[in-house]
Amino acid sequence: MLSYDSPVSVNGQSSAASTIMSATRQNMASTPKTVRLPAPALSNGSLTNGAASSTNASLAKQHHIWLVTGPAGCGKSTVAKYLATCLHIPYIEGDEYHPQANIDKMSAGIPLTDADRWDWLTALREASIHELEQGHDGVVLTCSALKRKYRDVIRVAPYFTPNLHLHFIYLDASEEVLLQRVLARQNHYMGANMVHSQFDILEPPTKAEVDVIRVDVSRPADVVMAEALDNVLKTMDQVQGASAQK
Ligand SMILES: Nc1ncnc2c1ncn2[C@@H]1O[C@H](COP(=O)(O)OP(=O)(O)OP(=O)(O)O)[C@@H](O)[C@H]1O
Ligand SMILES: O=C(O)[C@H](O)[C@@H](O)[C@H](O)[C@H](O)CO
Repeated sequence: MLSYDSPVSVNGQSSAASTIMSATRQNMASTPKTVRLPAPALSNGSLTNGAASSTNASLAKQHHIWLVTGPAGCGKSTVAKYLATCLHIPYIEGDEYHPQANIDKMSAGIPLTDADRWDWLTALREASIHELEQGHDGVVLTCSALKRKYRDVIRVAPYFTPNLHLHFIYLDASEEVLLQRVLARQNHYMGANMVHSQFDILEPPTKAEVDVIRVDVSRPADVVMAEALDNVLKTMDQVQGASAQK
């Protein structure tokens, strides 16, 4: 089991990511697992600005929101559950935060509008912060976040919390691929007739959005999950390294 909080080294290696990634590659994502990450030497665990002294602020525990994003059927729930299990952090299913009116609309084959989505996006941002305030160091969130301005709503989260980092994991595949996956899926309110409407408004993240990790999800699920986890662990190492240098 891997936990952010347990300072147990594995194989004597210094980097959490390299250790976990090598273990993960051996298992190649066939079974969700939890992994153990070394804790920082000192941590205040605080999400607030003023709590850390200038001396230990640079060594403060880093917190992460991993937002798994992309159009209907791209594999958000599949990847998010895997990451949450491996990292031993909570998982928020964005679809569960839609008001009934939104679900009714989508079930009837009517795409949501910007106005339908604002409160939902804000609720997801607040729910993520709430999980971190409960003492978790990270949280995985699913949210289609199809447009840049939707992603920007979530980007407000770290504004006043310097040790909070938001990362998007954009699951990238063609409309044809996702149509096949949604067609094959049973008992979901989002019908295949809705896939085109998602691509109609999709604004794939640009290079300027440097907080985005892109994963090609046209490949099998086990490959996709392993690559997503690799990227997450590398990113955590980078963030920890950068904070230690401050
Ligand atoms: N890489 C993959 N290859 C093949 N099938 C996949 C892959 N990833 C997910 N699937 C399957 O595709 C379907 C959609 O996956 P999933 O529900 O995780 O997507 P989602 O983005 O959460 O969908 P939605 O936004 O509609 O809730 C599921 O049946 C899932 O098992
Ligand atoms: O913004 C949206 O239009 C919605 O979030 C949709 O993306 C669905 O909820 C999801 O894909 C479930 O199929």
